[in-house]
Amino acid sequence: MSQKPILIVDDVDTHLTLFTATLEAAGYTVLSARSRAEALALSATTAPGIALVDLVLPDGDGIELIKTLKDRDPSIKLIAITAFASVDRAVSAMRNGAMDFLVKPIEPEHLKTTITNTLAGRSIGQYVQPYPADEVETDGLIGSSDLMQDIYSTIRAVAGSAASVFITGENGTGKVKAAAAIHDQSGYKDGAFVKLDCSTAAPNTIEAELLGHIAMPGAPEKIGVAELANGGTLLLDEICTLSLPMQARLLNMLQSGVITPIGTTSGRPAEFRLICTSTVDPRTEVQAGRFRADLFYRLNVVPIHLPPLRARGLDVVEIAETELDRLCAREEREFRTLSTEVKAIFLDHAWPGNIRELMNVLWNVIVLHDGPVVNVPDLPPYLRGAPRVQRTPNPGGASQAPANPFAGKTLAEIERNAVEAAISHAGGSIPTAARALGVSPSTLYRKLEGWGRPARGGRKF
Ligand SMILES: Nc1ncnc2c1ncn2[C@@H]1O[C@H](COP(=O)(O)OP(=O)(O)OP(=O)(O)O)[C@@H](O)[C@H]1O
Repeated sequence: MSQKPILIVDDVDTHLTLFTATLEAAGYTVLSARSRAEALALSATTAPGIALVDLVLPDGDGIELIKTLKDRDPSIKLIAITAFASVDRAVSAMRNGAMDFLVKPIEPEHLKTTITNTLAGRSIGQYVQPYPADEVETDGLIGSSDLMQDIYSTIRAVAGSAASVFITGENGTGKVKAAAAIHDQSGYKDGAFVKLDCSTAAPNTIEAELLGHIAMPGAPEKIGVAELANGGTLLLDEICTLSLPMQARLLNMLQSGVITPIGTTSGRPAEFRLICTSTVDPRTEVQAGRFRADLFYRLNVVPIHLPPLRARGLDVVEIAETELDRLCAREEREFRTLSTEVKAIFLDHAWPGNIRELMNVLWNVIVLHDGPVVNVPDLPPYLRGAPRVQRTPNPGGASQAPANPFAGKTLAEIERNAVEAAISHAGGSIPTAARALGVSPSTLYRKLEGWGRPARGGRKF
């Protein structure tokens, strides 16, 4: 339970009375304000932990108030209150610092659940993640390699159209960042950029997450991400993890051009650009019968494949140096550059986690060490400790043959060890492991099945 009071800002007396009574009965201390001015004065003296802000106030804009309260106290948790007709404003409120929003009329139970979730740090952002403004520019995609120049051209070309885009690539290659760049350069940029992670949304709620539902006993009306994205971009992240029945529903929505929330037959026009991402190869999923071919061809109007970091040449150093500057500015640290040895290690490393792995390494370095140069001992042990090929004779002159790692093993055991090591190195991704081993994913699936290991859906295991 919050130690700090909850501030409710709404100019309608009946709302204030109902919300205050509900929350006080649940044990919270509640303050109320009927205007922007009153809210600013109260928050200056009482430091509320949560503020519920109606977006329409008699003396100003609720979004402005949300922004001001967040600027004044970054720890405050904000919830926007809105009428159904202004869902786009709720999304805008979330971009300005709100964690969640409530649509009127608000059921007391729903109000209490939202407060509990907000205090626990759970927000609608678990499913709906408006992208921070500074992350959505193509400029934010660093890397001058030829491979990336081609990607930038495709992004620019597709941004000017309404075509669906299917972005593939290993984990951490920047699929979501590329999607955000397309949104930011497109005619949809004034609408919301809304992401639904199909791999983490619960199977029994994903349809409601996508399409929404009408008010039902015990559950207030829910607005689906498809509707939140209207006028903007809907990103379906890891779409290949959708079940076949959900694929059918999505196809139905795309074919009809209508979003029909659960519990009603009347729909609303769907007006958004759709971008999908997948870490696994969608064509393999289609061939295996796990992904509908008709849906795939509808989504795959413009395919973009993001190459792994290890294939981007000097991009790894360019990204590392740029990110080092950015992280140091943010964390007030003093690193200026990477030593030559560190650059060599970065160029040599396979980066199975791609740019996300690189970011984690830099983060680790700047938090634990002091600058101005990143040296080999500053790197995490798995990077600096990797046994390097000895290129010069050792000083003692004695030959030190490395221990034979294959001693005593059959060819079949060696093969199995190599496959398992590659899958583990690829973070569980079979297509990535297959690429590293130079075989097709179906070869790996067959081998795994032969060894009695689950290879469900080509997904991580
Ligand atoms: N070209 C790039 N330049 C700079 N930063 C990048 C680039 N590409 C990605 N990033 C950063 O790398 C991280 C991972 O990117 P992102 O989440 O877009 O990858 P992803 O492919 O969607 O990952 P996953 O499949 O694991 O969800 C993010 O912090 C992102 O900002």
